[in-house]
Amino acid sequence: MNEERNVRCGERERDVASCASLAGDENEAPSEVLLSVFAQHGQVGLSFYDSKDCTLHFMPDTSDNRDLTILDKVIQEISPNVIITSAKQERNMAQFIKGLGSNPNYRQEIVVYPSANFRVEVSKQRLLSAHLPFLPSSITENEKIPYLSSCIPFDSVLMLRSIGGLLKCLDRRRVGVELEDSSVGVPILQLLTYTLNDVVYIDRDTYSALQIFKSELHPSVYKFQSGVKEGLSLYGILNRCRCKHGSRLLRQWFHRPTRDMSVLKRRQEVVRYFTSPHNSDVMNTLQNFLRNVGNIPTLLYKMSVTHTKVSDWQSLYKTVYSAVGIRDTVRSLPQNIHVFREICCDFKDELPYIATLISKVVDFESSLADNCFIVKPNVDPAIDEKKRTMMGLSDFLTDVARAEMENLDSRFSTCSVIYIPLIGFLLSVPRLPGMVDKENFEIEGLDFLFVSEDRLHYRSAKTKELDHMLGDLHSDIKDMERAVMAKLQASVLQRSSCLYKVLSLCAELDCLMALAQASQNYGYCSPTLTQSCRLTLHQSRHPLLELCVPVFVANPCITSETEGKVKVLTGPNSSGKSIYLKQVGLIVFMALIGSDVPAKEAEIGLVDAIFTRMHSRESVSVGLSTFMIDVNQMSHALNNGTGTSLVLVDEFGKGTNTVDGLSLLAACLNHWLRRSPSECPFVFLATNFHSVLQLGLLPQSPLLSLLTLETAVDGEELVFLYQLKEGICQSSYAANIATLAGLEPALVQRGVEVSELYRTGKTIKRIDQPSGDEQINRCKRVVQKFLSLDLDDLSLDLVKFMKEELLPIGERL
Ligand SMILES: Nc1ncnc2c1ncn2[C@@H]1O[C@H](COP(=O)(O)OP(=O)(O)OP(=O)(O)O)[C@@H](O)[C@H]1O
Repeated sequence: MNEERNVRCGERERDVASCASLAGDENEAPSEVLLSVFAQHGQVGLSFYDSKDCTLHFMPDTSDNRDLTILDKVIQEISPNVIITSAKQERNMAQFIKGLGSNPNYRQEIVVYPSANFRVEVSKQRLLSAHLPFLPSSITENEKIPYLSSCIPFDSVLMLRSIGGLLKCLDRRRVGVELEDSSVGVPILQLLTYTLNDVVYIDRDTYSALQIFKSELHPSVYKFQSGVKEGLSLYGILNRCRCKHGSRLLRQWFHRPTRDMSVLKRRQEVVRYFTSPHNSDVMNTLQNFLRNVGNIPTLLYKMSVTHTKVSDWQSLYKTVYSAVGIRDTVRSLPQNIHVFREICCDFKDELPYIATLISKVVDFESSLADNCFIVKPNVDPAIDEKKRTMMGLSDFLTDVARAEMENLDSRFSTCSVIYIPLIGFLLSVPRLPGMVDKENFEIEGLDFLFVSEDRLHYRSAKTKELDHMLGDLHSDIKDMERAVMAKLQASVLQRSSCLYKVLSLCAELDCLMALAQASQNYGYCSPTLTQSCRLTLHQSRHPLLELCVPVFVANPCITSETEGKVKVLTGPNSSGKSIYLKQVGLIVFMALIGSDVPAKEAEIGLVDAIFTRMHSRESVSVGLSTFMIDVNQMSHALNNGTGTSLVLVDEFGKGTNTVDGLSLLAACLNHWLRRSPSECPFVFLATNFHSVLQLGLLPQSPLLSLLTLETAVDGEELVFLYQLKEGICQSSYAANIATLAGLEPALVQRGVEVSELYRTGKTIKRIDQPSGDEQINRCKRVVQKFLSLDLDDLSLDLVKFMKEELLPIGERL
């Protein structure tokens, strides 16, 4: 019986994606993320393995709600290829997994193992027998559990049980070591805690509506497989990272905006330091070092499965050397800045030690020339001795050849003795003119081996003796050099925690300098962050649109804890309502990742979630109607939005009958406005339903603030000023906008007429039916036709008369 049950979704896409990742960087192992989950009694524990850096991440048991939103957030963030779970599940977990399987937006393979694989003792046993190269070499079997329990909280039982399933799957699939010998286990190079504490909730729709990420297919046909590139997006404009891990960490920050003030302050202080023009030189120096920081996880992975190439040693050497350079540069920077202090402390003397060790042991010049690992002299006396013998071999062999010549067939005037690695010593003589067939090659006392380039090669008694004495010289040297490399690898692997620390601090520094550089280039300001419910922006801008238009009109935003928390924005189409909403959302988001923001001044309260009801997702992909998606998004905001959430609503209700849409919109706004100020979220709502205000459907409340965007009419033309002001938009200016958009004037005119008649309650006459006068004229013409008929005429064809003369008139009646 197959105990692994699979639900495969999106197989083809995943294959393409894995090919793409292979094509993208041949140095990198194909990346796979396997997530194992175990949920029970409202708690969820999970662990996942990322083959990119051979890291096992674990999330200590955490309370989750019935919909498992935390689990959903984790899946959204880490995008696992495989989800592993137990066959014995609580109902909500089973439903969640079932939902994943049937949702075309999720592309994971779901693997279900029998529950025995998730037992605590089984998990511990699997951990003990896992391939953990970072463990100190001196550790005994009995010491392993106490050691591991200091890295992993064993009291998080669900998490521990999830590890059992995860290790089982890793072992079965031999992730990352598929092509290795079965004795090589899947390496786990580090254990890391994964937390979602203080993470601000932002769903996928919001990321896409605010254009935080935007992937586009690369237009080049040559990039068919790996051709996904970042389009115009917030991530795209802020990512100025110099090393790959910097970009990755920045992406992670984007996925995990935080309310943790200490984390944000730590980032802000570094960004502020580097935005100062006095510090641009030091920033350049550090960025140059960062360019050389290589892919440490891949290097360590290769070392753990013994695959290191000369270029890998070079890359590691450069990385360590640059890390030492970064530490030395940072030493002269203010040590009251947390990150600088940490770099100075954590870039330990182990780094220069590793650099020295590599430079002392690896002979880069010869290694590159021979494309194999060559050890420098004075590392191992035995290797030096063998190499010396090898060097002296040519003189020695000349002497041997001379001696061999004396015993050789007199037809030969020359001979030589050569050494071919793996074959051994051979006597080589020129091929004589008479030597055509194999039989002619035979010489007494010699064993013929092969002919090459008109020379014949033999084994003689002497060469056999030499083989016996010196024959394994070359392979001996290679074996000994490989042993030195293995020692060097082990020594580096034991310092892997230091190297990971270097990687993480370098990536952090890289991200912060990237944010500082963007701030300098685009003229951002450092926001004042506060825990209170306040949002004050002066001259704020949309970070993406301001790069695309010649003049961007900056606007304010003022909201206090008790006033103006619900802002209703009306304005003609294209007056800038959506842009303003997104601008507020993006600025708040930027503050939550520690970035500076596009404004002159900003005070931003740390929100706990950003909800949006903006453009609709592709209804085909989720199997819901557009209106249904709109209502879903709105209900999500209504049910989950707290007093510190930000809710952005653009044109809610327009997907259904106008009156019903308007009523729903008014009901939602009333729902928020009825809440106490501390429970009412920050709502920014743009609508074209002007009647919601004109008909007085909303209550009087200090929480409500009405805003519009200024426009001016210049003759027939409508001019957009994009300036925010208090008030209500009185006209939609739909006719002017339609003319601007190039609609036929006659159509626009008719639209204006109908709109006027509707507004004033008059009858709207159809123009696709003839007027009364016209109808009377037609009737007259029919009568005339009948009167002109001569019914006595025998040649009269009444059918033809009806068809050709009468009916065409009648049809138009
Ligand atoms: N503050 C601004 N400064 C300069 N140009 C702006 C500004 N705001 C908006 N625009 C321009 O106006 C265009 C339309 O803006 P937007 O989509 O926000 O209008 P809207 O009022 O939401 O329209 P609709 O109601 O039709 O959705 C933008 O694409 C941009 O070119």
